[in-house]
Amino acid sequence: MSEDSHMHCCNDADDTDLADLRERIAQAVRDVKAQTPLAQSFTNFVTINLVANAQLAAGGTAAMSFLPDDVIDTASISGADYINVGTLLPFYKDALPQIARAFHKTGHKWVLDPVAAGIGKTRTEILCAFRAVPPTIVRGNASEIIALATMWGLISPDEASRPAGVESVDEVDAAVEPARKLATFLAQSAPDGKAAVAVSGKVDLVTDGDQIYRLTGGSALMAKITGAGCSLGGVTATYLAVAEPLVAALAASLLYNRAGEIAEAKAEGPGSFQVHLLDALWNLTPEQVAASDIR
Ligand SMILES: Nc1ncnc2c1ncn2[C@@H]1O[C@H](COP(=O)(O)OP(=O)(O)O)[C@@H](O)[C@H]1O
Ligand SMILES: Cc1ncsc1CCOP(=O)(O)O
Ligand SMILES: [Mg+2]
Repeated sequence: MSEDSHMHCCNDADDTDLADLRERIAQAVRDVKAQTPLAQSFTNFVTINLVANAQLAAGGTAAMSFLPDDVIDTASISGADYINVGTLLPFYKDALPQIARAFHKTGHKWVLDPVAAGIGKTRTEILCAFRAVPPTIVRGNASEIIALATMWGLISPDEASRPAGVESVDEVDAAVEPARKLATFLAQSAPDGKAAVAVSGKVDLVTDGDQIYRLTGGSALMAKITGAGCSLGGVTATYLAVAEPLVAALAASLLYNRAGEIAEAKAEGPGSFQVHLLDALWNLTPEQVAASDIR
């Protein structure tokens, strides 16, 4: 086979895979709009309202809770859960590992947003406890993904950077290997062997441990409102309620990028940007989301 025909062959296979992936992304967006799935959240106090509103705008429903018995009971009617460690209270140190153990026992799917990973003894203890009972998807910025992969012993500390609060100090490309290793680790623990990691930034990266996808677009204004990342995590859980992890992570990240672009074109600043972002999450069609640039 000539080099040219070989390349042509591979491109055909890639095109078929990508077309199939786009159809599954469109179906996830459609299913959320049709089924209004509940994704329950245990999330920070700063952005809790935006998380719920974004889940509703994407077509799902929201329920926020913090008490282990309530969270565990509600999980039986929730398609997937979302845990975000942005703000902490003393009781979380026991409550969050207890909740994660219950999810693990029943095979309940959940998304972790390791906000500010690497900062503070309590947050580190909680995140380390999740290693034995891991989530289905981890979604965070590059610094958080690198910090989590380091504390779980998946990359060596010299590959890591310093923790940076809730904002990233790392480029998404610095998180490629940490994200891939994290996704492989999550998949090994998943009942069906399926998991994903989503790294957000100027360009987003999504991986199932095997394939790596880069998603362009969005808006710099997303970093000028609080909760773009948290609400993306919540919407990822909404999609996880109806789709497999890779498809859920891709669908949510693509929806956010397209919504960010539409909101930026209409906004006069961060305040109106947030309003337009919610409207765009609501108005985008499955076909628009699935037609996005995927590399
Ligand atoms: N500079 C940027 N340009 C375009 N989109 C961005 C930019 N920064 C963040 N985003 C988008 O904002 C959303 C939240 O990402 P990010 O700000 O990295 O999360 P976090 O708030 O957790 O740090 C994602 O959809 C991401 O693609
Ligand atoms: C400001 C802040 N402080 C603790 S949690 C939080 C929100 C972080 O939101 P995001 O990660 O979506 O920017
Ligand atoms: Mg964040």
